[in-house]
Amino acid sequence: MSPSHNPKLADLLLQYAGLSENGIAVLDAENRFVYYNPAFAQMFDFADQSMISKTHGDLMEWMYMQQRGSNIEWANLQDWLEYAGSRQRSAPFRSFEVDLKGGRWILMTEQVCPDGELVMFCSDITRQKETENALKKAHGDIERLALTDDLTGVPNRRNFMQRLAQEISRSQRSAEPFCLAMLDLDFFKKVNDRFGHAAGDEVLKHFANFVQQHLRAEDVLGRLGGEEFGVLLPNSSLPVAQLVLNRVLERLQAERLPEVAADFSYTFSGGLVQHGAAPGKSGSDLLALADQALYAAKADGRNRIAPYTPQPAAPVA
Ligand SMILES: Nc1nc2c(ncn2[C@@H]2O[C@H](COP(=O)(O)OP(=O)(O)OP(=O)(O)O)[C@@H](O)[C@H]2O)c(=O)[nH]1
Repeated sequence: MSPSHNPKLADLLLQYAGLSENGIAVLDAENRFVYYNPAFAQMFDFADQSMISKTHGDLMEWMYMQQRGSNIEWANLQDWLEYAGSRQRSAPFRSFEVDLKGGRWILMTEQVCPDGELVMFCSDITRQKETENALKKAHGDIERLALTDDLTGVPNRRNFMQRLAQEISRSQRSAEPFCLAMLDLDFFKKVNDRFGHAAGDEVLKHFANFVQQHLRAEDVLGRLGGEEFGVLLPNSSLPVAQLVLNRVLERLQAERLPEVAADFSYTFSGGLVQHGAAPGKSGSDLLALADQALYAAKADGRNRIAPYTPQPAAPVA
C-alpha cells in the first residue's frame, strides 16, 4: 500500500528520514529540491542554509565555489556541471561513490520515480572504503615484494625473466635489436671471507645502485641470485651495449667503499649477447649464452665484458 493511502505510514517515513543517518533528498521533475533530510544537508555541508527550490545544479555550483561538500577535481565548473547533468537521470536507477571534503565517502543512489521526481539516498561507506584502500595497498605491497630483491631493491630473478620474455616478444614484433648481459662480481667469496657477510651485502647494494645509475632509463637491472645480476638493454646492438657496460666497468674502478674497508674497491665481469645471436628462442636460452660469455670473461682475467661468440661447429668425424 502506498503511503498516500496510509497517512500513518507516510508520517513514519518522514520521521525516519528526519532521524536517519542516511542522507535522503527528493528533487522534482525540474530538478529542484523539494525535500532533504538533516543528514543529507550535513553530508554535503550546507546545513547552515536552505537549498529548497534550488536546483541540484545550484547545489553543485555552490559546493564548487565554496570548496565544501563533494571533492570536485574538475578545473572547469561548466564542464563538470555538464558532465554531472548528463549522468543524472541517464538510467532509472544509478549508484555511484562520492568522496567528500574531509575524507568521508558516501554511496549515492538515485531513483527516478514515475512522475519524474528523483529520490537520492546516501549512505556513509567511509569504513568500507578505508578497508578497501588498505587491502589495495597491501595487495600492491605484496606484489612489489614478490617481484623485488629484498637486499638491493632491484627486480628479482622472476621479475627479470618476465621482463626478458616481454622484451623478446617486443623485439620480434618490432625487429629492433636488444642485448642481454650477465654480470658477476669478481672474487666475491674473498670479500665475504675477509670482511664478513654484512660487508658483502653492502657491496651488493652498492653494485646494484651503481650499475642502475649508469644505465639508461629503459634498461633493466635485475638480481638473478647471489652475486649475479642481469641487464636488459632494449633497442641496443652489441657495440652499443658493450659501450654502456664498459663505461660502468671503468667508472667503478674509481669507486671506494670505506664502509667495507679503507680504500676498498671491487670489480665485476660480464657476458653479453645480442638477441638472435643463436637459434635458441627463450629467455633461458639467451641467458645461457650470456653465461657462456661471462665464463669467458672470467677465464680471460675478469674485470671485463666479453661478447658471446658462437662456438665453431664440431668437425664431422
Ligand atoms: N654477502 C653476501 N654474499 C653472498 C650473497 N649471495 C651469495 N653470496 C656469496 O657470493 C660468493 C660467490 O662466490 P663464488 O661463486 O665462488 O664466486 P667468486 O668468489 O665471486 O669468484 P668469481 O666469480 O670466479 O670471480 C659466495 O661466497 C656466496 O656466499 C648475499 O646475498 N650476500
